[in-house]
Amino acid sequence: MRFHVGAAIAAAAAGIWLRIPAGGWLWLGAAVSAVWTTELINTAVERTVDLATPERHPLAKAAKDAAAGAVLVAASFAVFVGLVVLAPPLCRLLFG
Ligand SMILES: Nc1ncnc2c1ncn2[C@@H]1O[C@H](COP(=O)(O)OP(=O)(O)OP(=O)(O)O)[C@@H](O)[C@H]1O
Repeated sequence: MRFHVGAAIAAAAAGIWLRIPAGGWLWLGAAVSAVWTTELINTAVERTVDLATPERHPLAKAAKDAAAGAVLVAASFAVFVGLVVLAPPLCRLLFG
């Protein structure tokens, strides 16, 4: 979660620096929201599973792995959005 908060702050700082348009902010906001939401749900699933079954169980593993997979999907989308929104203005700034 700390890593994802740091990544969101870095993306926002880059957005301000590169003066991205309103549409870019909407996509960045959607991506950050998706990552934070899935991260919070993942934490809730982990805590609930640990509370329900302290022992190892295949269903506990399936639940935790599915929740972690949701975070991975959202984080991959966020990387894609970051590249699409931030890379073009960064290239223009660096290479004219
Ligand atoms: N009770 C369990 N039974 C079977 N497998 C489990 C169980 N608890 C965890 N695992 C497996 O171990 C992996 C790591 O579990 P853990 O609870 O440490 O999750 P984590 O994502 O590393 O948590 P955290 O974000 O708190 O570090 C899970 O993804 C799952 O595959």
